[in-house]
Amino acid sequence: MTAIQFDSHGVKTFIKEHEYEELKPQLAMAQKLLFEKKGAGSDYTDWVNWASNFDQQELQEIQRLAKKVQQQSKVLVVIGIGGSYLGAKMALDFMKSPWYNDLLEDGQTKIYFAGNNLSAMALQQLLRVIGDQDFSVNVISKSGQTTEAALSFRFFKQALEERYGREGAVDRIIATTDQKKGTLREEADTAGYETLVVPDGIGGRFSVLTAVGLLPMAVAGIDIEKVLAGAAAGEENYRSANFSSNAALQYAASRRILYDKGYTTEILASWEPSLQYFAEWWKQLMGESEGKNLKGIYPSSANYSTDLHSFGQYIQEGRRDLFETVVRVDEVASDLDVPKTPENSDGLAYLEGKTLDQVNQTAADGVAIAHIDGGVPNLAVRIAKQDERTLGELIYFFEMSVAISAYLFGINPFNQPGVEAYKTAMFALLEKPGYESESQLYKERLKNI
Ligand SMILES: O=P(O)(O)OC[C@H]1O[C@](O)(CO)[C@@H](O)[C@@H]1O
Repeated sequence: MTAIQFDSHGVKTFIKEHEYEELKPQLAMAQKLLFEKKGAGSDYTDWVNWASNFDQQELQEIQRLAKKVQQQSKVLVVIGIGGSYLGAKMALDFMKSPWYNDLLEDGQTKIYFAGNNLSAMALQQLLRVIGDQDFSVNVISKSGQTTEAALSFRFFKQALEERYGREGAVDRIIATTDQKKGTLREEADTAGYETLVVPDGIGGRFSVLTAVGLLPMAVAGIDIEKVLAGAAAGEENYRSANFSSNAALQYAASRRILYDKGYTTEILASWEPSLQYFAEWWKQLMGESEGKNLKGIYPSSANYSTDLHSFGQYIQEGRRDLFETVVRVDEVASDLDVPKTPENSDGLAYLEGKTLDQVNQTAADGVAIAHIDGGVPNLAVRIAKQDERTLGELIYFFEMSVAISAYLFGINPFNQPGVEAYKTAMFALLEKPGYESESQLYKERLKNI
């Protein structure tokens, strides 16, 4: 049973059947490399069977800590950047709501995200939002030394210590980090924080189904066992199935063929605001995995229908190097009938008798046709509903697709050497110890840009 239907009807006029045929041997090879752990970066492929082998003790520990946070605090601040926050945020929105914090039932814990920027304003505003509510902190960093997260943690630690004293603060901190190494691990061990582990064999952007994403999800009351079961089902569906019954391979193949025809930007679009962060998570997954060696599809996103009224014009008539992958949700959790009015002063009587979701779905169908006619290939990933199982499988689907896709490009999907460039420049300009020789150089450069 699969929770995902991959629909390539919208690329029929752009991709010929024989083009899929020709790619099949390479796809099969990439699939073999990934699952036999023989491809580039294979040390970072533990995610492929992570959910199906999930350690029960780890699960209990995550649940114990989630309960502790729920009992202790009205607010959990999740500090992390990139893969150390996007997965949790996307899961929260997908399973609960972008307005999760405003829709809580009595006694539930609010969740805010910090450490994903360096903005003084954002940090001060969040501290004001927390106000005098009891709070706990989950600081997440695989490397343990990412500046944004580490610096933010310093501020929240100070706020905790001012409120609860040193010991009280320690009792409200959970550090999710490497098992053995890194600054955060050392600090956690010395101070005595509760800790959870980011496994060695899973990179940040593939870590949503480790403690990184699972603890915040559990605090929000999401059934993490069901999410894991969904990912395990994904493994079963895509691991060894051949092309004709393997949606992940079909998606990877479609993207690659389109790329070779000049469609070098992919828009991940959805019609549900609760999927906006799904696209943010996906952008990191795709961009950091594939964008190397001057290759790769540029990942972008659109939220419909709002973006049709902003850059929809570009999608329809701008440069023809775009294709779209639309995540379509077939059944919304609850629908609304369009209200009936006797006077029809707004001219919307033609929508009476329909539900709001029917209007949404029809708009999605119409936009697909318009975009295809405008020269934008249109792929769809259809899910029946937004539940835990589907979320787990969707995560697996995109993770596997991008790994296959990168192998087709001859790229290591699991490293991110390019992100070091900005860090070197920033550290040199901030005069971080160890960057003395670059410091002067970058300061000179700054004068000339
Ligand atoms: O968990 P960490 O080590 O703080 O890293 C956060 C993010 O930063 C990156 O390492 C890029 O610098 C991402 O790959 C990662 O998801």
